[in-house]
Amino acid sequence: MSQYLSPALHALFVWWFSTGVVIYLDGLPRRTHRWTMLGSTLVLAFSLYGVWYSSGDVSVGGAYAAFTYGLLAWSWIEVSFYLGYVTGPRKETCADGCSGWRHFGHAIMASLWHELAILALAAVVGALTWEQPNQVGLWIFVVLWWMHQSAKLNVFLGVRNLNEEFIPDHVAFLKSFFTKKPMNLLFPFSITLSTVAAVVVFQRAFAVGADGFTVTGNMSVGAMLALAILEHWLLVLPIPSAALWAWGLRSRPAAHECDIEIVAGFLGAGKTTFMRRLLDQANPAQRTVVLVNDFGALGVDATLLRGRGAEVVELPNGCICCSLRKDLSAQLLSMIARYRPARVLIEPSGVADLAALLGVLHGRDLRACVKTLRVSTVVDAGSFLRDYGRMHALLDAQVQLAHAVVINKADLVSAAELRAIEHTLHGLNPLALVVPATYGAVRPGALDALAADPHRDETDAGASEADETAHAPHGHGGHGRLAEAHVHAHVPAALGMTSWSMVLSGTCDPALLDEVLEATAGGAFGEVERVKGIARTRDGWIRFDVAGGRPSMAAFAAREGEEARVVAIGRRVDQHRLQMAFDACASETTV
Ligand SMILES: Nc1nc2c(ncn2[C@@H]2O[C@H](COP(=O)(O)OP(=O)(O)OP(=O)(O)O)[C@@H](O)[C@H]2O)c(=O)[nH]1
Repeated sequence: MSQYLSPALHALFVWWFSTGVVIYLDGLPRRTHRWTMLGSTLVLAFSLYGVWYSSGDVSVGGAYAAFTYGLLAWSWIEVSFYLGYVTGPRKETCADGCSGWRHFGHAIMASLWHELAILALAAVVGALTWEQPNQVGLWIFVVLWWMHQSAKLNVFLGVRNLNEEFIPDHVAFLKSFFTKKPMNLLFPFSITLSTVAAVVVFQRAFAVGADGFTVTGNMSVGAMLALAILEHWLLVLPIPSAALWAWGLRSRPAAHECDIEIVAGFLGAGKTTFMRRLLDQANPAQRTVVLVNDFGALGVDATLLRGRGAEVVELPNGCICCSLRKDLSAQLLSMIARYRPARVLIEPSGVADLAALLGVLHGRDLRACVKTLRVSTVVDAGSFLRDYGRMHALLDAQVQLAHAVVINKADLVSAAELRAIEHTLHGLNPLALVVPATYGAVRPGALDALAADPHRDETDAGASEADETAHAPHGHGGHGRLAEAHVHAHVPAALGMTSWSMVLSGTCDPALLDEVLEATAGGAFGEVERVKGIARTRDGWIRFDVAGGRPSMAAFAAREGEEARVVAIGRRVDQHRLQMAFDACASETTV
């Protein structure tokens, strides 16, 4: 009996131990990876020699040796892939909307070099064992390749357990090719085919008259197939398989925690202005990263926030949530891994789905990185009462999800109007701190109470599946206000608005520009909610805006190589006429 059991136990141990070692080495600091890769390549050379050396040995020891060498050769494939050295030409996440053959094509490009390396190595192992009596090394390589392909396809098509905890941060982009669902149509075929193959191999081991080599070789290969089938089952059964390699995961550094502050608010309310204040008051010793997401192809906010001691990371075009959700989670993770910030300030676009953004931050991938979470919503005092009537769903969500509401542009309203706005906001969110501000400046110490309130509980509690369910009505545990607001908070993406942008060539005449801005605010080019831009004039750079229905211009300190540009956001915007109007502002062309 032991002649059958020993090879199976040997296969079990080598499979479990080598998998754990690869996971452990992956989790070590990045600086160790090149040494791991070098060591693994030396092991590969040694194991290829071993495969060749044992290929003529048909003793029981020869079968064990060939099996072990074949598996060691395969481990180079795993190490080089998960360390990120041999993956593919595409090293970025796939956007959420990408699907079908296009998505499949991206998945192939993400691991093309890896697949070609497997084929090349299989050819080398095949050549080394060509016409030799001991082919166990080749067989084990082929079995691992087959099961690896099958597992990859199944994870791509959809399984319950994606085992994402094993994917190191440096290849986190691979997660965008994983699909979570209970089962896929390929799975039964994979299992059936592999099980038939395992039965055939075991039959050869148990055949009457089989010698020691045949028994050991076939039991080893059969056991490896059986283990790979078990791994397949673990993809769909509700069993936490990660526990098997908990020791391997110990090398992973604890998630880097940071304080996250979201500055929300409608288009032009004064978010960027408020963020500039926050940055000016920030502790310079505290590394801060600012994440902006303009609703427009040519962003302006990042330009306005640079040069204030923080790293500014710009998410291109679009609403920060919905269309970018999976992408956003991966982008935030890689940003945190890259900068290891103490504080992250996020300015979503004025029409972003704030609830979905919170869903991403509460999600499994990011939860551990969120030390404290604060949402400050900025409202435009000059237009709030008018805006509330026509967009109450969006403003309700922004106010109800906030810990603090900043009534900005207090200079534009009377004391009575300010009180009416305050009253409305208290009614919408009785727990929020409501503070008036002018140009983002609140009275000293007004927000200090919030800084000490990490809302840790609400970040943790009941949020485990938030990322999967952020689009369905649901409540987060913990803080009642957020929990309740979240149920109603989702608003139609972008409220039917579109954005238009253009690069402004030449030097701009401020008088002509002022006329265009006045006309835009007056509705001459459609329902334009927001215009923002920077332009070069004869006397220097200016930034210009239409926000809350009011045009404005101010001096702007441009950086070297800055590009003059304008963005307009609204509904039924007459882009053609708007372009002509901005073109006409050019007083002369640059030399
Ligand atoms: N009168 C007045 N204008 C302000 C105040 N705060 C900001 N502004 C102006 O309002 C306009 C919009 O300000 P931003 O800070 O860019 O607004 P935003 O919310 O970041 O805009 P988007 O990112 O486009 O949504 C700019 O022209 C600011 O100078 C204020 O307190 N009073």
